[in-house]
Amino acid sequence: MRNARQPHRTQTYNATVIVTIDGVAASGKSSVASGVARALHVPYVSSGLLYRAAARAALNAGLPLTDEAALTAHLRAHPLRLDARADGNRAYQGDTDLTPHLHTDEVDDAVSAVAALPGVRAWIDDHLRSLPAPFVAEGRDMGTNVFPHATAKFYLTASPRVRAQRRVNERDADIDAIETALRERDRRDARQSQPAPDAHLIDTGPLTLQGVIDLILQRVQAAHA
Ligand SMILES: Nc1ncnc2c1ncn2[C@@H]1O[C@H](COP(=O)(O)OP(=O)(O)O)[C@@H](O)[C@H]1O
Ligand SMILES: Nc1ccn([C@@H]2O[C@H](COP(=O)(O)OP(=O)(O)O)[C@@H](O)[C@H]2O)c(=O)n1
Repeated sequence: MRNARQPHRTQTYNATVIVTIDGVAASGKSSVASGVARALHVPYVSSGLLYRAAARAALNAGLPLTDEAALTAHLRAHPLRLDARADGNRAYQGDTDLTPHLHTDEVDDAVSAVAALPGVRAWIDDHLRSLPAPFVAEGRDMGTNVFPHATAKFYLTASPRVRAQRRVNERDADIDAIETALRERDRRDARQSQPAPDAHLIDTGPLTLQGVIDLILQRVQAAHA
């Protein structure tokens, strides 16, 4: 039997190929997207990092998180930029690298409010669509709204407990508090977090990280055959 990853070594992905990986909070999107992108030799694009950067920018500027006019004006005057590096995306505002300040409890709490503003979403959508394909894009609405024409679409889930357990391993916090915060963010993000009708749904709970990556690579290969 052929190794699941073998075909990708020789395959060339053309400039139209976009793979989307959406899902709920802490379902494994960035780790999986990074692994799939590495196997395909293309960059991955973390849309969530841009939303986190928008929230961080609002907090830094002291803007109310629900003031759409002020926030969109701020983004126009001080644009964000995503550097879709294969070894980990980075988000900048001007020359300032915001990346080290984006995975904090403060940003976790603020980001859904900022992401609910249509003006902010439009600004980020435009930025994402300006990035040159091929790439793997991960977030909430990559397969539904931003790249509806994607080559292959995936939607990751896992139970809140499993996701909280994974976050415990990354952040020094109580598992119950993490699970409560994840459930709350899922609730606030529900509007833009629906799976595309043509997305493959994957429950990552019973799978290893590499198992999820391999499953996606097999399906991308099939979609591209
Ligand atoms: N089967 C799995 N699928 C995806 N991620 C997993 C799996 N098992 C463990 N993880 C871990 O879960 C954590 C959360 O993944 P992450 O990529 O940050 O999720 P997201 O981008 O959805 O927030 C990471 O530390 C990742 O390595
Ligand atoms: N395409 C996207 C990606 C993220 N987001 C928002 O950005 C936040 C952070 O996204 P993320 O992907 O970094 O979050 P995690 O799932 O990694 O915790 C989410 O909670 C959403 O509010 C969004 O609205 N649309």
